[in-house]
Amino acid sequence: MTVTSAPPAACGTQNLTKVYAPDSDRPVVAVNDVSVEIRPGSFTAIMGPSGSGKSTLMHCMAGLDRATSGDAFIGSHNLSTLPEKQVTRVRRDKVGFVFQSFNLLPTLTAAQNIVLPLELAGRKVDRQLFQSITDSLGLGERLSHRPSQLSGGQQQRVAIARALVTRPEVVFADEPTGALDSRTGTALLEYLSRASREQDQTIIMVTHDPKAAAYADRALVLLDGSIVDDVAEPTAERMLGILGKLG
Ligand SMILES: Nc1ncnc2c1ncn2[C@@H]1O[C@H](COP(=O)(O)OP(=O)(O)OP(=O)(O)O)[C@@H](O)[C@H]1O
Repeated sequence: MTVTSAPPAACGTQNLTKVYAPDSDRPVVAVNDVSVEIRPGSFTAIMGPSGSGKSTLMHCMAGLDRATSGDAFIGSHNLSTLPEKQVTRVRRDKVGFVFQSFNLLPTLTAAQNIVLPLELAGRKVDRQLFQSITDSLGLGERLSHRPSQLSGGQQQRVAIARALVTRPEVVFADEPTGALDSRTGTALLEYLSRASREQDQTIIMVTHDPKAAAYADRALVLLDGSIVDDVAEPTAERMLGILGKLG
């Protein structure tokens, strides 16, 4: 008899709790005893009302913030017990971030900014991937411009391309379409969805937008720091209904 076990999770948490200002007279329990496994190659949306703990959970899962108690995993690495230096290494080797801050280098062109992480790591640029990402994000015409010659939305797209060009195993995206026009936002969501299906990248995205969540194959709903719903194949209507009931 062959016993097949589930493949190890790409990342996840076990009884993770994050308390801000724990020693004050007003501690804030931002994430409350969350245990979740994220399957490799899946695309997960994290939704919930403002202040429900979405960003905090994602930051702890990504190793950008430490849990107060419990564990956060990237693959087999337990970020809660690893020394900071090794957490940084796991992040660098396995994780990509699509956040709203750009941090582009002003003296480099858009193209040079995008490939910088690869050059710093001494890795080759995959020209086909570079082309596919920059085409998806509509950056083709802008690649030789410096950040100061780009609009805010274009700068954000350059930062997104930079996060994806290393083809990270796990991509964390915090409201990635927030500052994009709807056409570019849709192109980015389609790219992320394809990256999970075709390249086995694991995508975790915080979003307020039920239409964006519909690109994911799973949606976790947070309320007061706890997961209150776990929806397979979310649709915009379903998510709107669930969020509506939460107020
Ligand atoms: N650095 C901090 N110090 C103290 N409290 C914090 C800190 N960061 C977040 N919080 C609190 O933790 C709770 C969860 O915040 P978090 O930003 O994770 O929520 P969110 O669901 O991402 O919210 P939003 O949708 O508004 O971005 C909130 O009550 C927030 O006020």
